[in-house]
Amino acid sequence: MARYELVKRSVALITLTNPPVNALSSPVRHAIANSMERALSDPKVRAVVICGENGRFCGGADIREFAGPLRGPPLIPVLEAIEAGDKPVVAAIEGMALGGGFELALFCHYRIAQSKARLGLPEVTLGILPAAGGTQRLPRLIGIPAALEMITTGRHISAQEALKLGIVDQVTDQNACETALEFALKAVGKPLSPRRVSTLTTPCPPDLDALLEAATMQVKKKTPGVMAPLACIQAVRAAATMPYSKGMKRESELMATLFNSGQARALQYCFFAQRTAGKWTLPSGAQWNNSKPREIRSAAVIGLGTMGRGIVVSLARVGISVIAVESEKKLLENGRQMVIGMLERDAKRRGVSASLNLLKFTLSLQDLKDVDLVIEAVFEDMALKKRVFQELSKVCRPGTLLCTNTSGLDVDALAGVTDRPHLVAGMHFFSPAHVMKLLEVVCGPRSSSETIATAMSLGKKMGKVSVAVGNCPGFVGNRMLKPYLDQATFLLEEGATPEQIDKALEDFGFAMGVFRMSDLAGLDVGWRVRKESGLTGPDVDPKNPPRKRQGRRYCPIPDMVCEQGRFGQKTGRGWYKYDKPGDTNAKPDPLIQNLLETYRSRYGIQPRNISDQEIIERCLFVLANEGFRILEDGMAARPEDIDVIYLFGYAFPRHRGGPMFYASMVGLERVLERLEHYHQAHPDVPHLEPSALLKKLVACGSPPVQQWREHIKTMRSHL
Ligand SMILES: CCCCCCCCCCCCC/C=C/C(=O)SCCNC(=O)CCNC(=O)[C@H](O)C(C)(C)COP(=O)(O)OP(=O)(O)OC[C@H]1O[C@@H](n2cnc3c(N)ncnc32)[C@H](O)[C@@H]1OP(=O)(O)O
Repeated sequence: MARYELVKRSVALITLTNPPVNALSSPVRHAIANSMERALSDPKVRAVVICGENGRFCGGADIREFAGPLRGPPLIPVLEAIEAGDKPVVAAIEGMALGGGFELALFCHYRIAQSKARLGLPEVTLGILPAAGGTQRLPRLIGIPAALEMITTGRHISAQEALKLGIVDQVTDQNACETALEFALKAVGKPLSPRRVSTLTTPCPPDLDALLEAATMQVKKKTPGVMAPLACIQAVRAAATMPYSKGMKRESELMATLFNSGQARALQYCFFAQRTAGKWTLPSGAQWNNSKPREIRSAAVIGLGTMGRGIVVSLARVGISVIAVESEKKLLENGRQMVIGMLERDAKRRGVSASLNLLKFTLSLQDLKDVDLVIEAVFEDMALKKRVFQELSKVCRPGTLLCTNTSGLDVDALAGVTDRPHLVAGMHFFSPAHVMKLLEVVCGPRSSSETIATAMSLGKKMGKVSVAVGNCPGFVGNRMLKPYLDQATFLLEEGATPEQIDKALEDFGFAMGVFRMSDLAGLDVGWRVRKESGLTGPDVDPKNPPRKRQGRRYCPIPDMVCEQGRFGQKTGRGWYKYDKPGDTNAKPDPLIQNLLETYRSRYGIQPRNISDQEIIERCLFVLANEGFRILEDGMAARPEDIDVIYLFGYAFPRHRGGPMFYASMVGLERVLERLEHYHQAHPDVPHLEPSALLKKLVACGSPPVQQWREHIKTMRSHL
């Protein structure tokens, strides 16, 4: 786990060898301790260099070890032996020095970084803090404000920034290890005391309290209810106000409060879930590591509405040439201007030049005959999409992949009108497509493994988190959204207000409650979908009871809101009122209150007090229940996939882990019991009926979420 060599006859080179990121697992900690002991006791050794194999210094503590009992030598004493030694130790940082890896470097007397290396303390994103001295040593080295920013955000910085801040002593374009070996020899004989960070005094700003208070306010606003950033601030305060040894004690006390918390478990689960989602698998046995994606050099996007424009930008900024197609000259010109503006702003922000030369705009599908892949992003209308796919099938060369950005229509029905159903898949982007990280890759029954591999890999290239899902109405994300939205409106009928429901969800951790979010997204879209599916509007049979559709409970309040022209922020009125159209400051609207009161009295509904707990349970347990059904139906392969979709596509609070992880944290037995209770109270809401998988998992003793797939295996996968 670490290689020890004597080089240049007098330098001990310790190379961490724990691929892929040289994490500080128990054997690595052992090996570092042994190697340091050997180096310090060997009279031939005059200096030490520590580096990592395969151009990666160290990705930090082994996060997988956090889930079990702590074994092996504790990290801090291992690192303290490095600093205390009487021979200069140089960290040679290539690739990355993150978390415990960065802290390892901070215990060395000198640090040399390769110019492409990244450094940072991302522990806060895992619900913990840099507890191997990071919170005490970084402030001593670079001062409180800069250390506070790095520690509370977990931001990775470049080698150049690290040099500027005084974290590293030298940046090199050459091999960092070679440079460090030379550097180490020159350091021999120089006094080591000033190089021991633990002996430095933290430069303390006069306005320390105000600074820490401002940081506290900032993290409370940005990540309400999240514990780790607040603990980080307290630890940094200790670095400013306590001697080093006391500060270290405070750091470990604060770590103890976080280490076994539900938030830490959730955030660490999210880290691995995101990586698990990339490992897709199809019933044919094809999967991420045995299917070769095609290289996509050119693409076309059909439709330059909001989604189409975002997709064009996402493709062009990673170097793919794009032909953008519209049906009318005016729409094309409008789309062209908007895309160019978006690309220019994006390039300016990233300090690069806009790749406008990759773009071509056209009114003719004939221009698409040679592209590698097409993404259709026209209006959400099956007949229109079918016409487009038929035409593409005629125009594009036989190998071109044909993808649709539909948010829920049948991908296989589109495949069926083409001459190449195996080359058809869904690529469901989320709005705005150039910003949102999620991509649902929809696998139709006839999509080939190469098609899925290509869509997944293209998503990754565009910086998206791609998740493979099955082909069912709404796929995974939007399918789950429906019962969640239904519960929110049923709660309105029963006596809650939009403000109360939003507040309960925001206190839970959502940045915006369901009604504020709906106002932002626009209420007319859902209204149109409900009209088209015959749930509201003139097609509804007048003999239908007003609050029932297809034998199920139906809440017409959202339709009534839309009938008043209240479409959300864009019209200045929706579930809330706004000072003017486009304004974002939502204010409770007495007119909505009146509407609810009139509605309830018309249908003889006696409003009741509804607790926040009921709001959370009904909205979130029903969401997870639909997730269980999706797993049962084989439309998602694993609970991690569902959670990743909700984290990246629907802003589910990360410190809660996602709807499936949250259900497991609450306890599946409790979720089952509450769903049974609510279903009994509302038998006309089938979504509240506990799913078979939930019952099966409870019967199996409620295994942790990572083990659910064992119980799903027997069910049929449709991916
Ligand atoms: C009462 C109790 C008291 C408790 C007291 C507790 C005491 C404990 C003291 C310990 C103090 C330690 C303090 C230090 C803490 C840490 O260091 S936490 C870890 C901090 N590091 C990170 O957060 C880095 C995480 N990794 C990454 O960001 C990226 O992986 C990367 C390093 C930037 C590389 O990215 P990329 O090249 O894109 O590869 P990936 O696909 O992301 O990863 C490849 C595989 O490696 C796995 N992996 C990565 N990092 C780690 C890690 N730190 N530990 C374990 N595994 C890691 C990743 O999962 C991938 O695996 P596979 O999916 O299996 O391929």
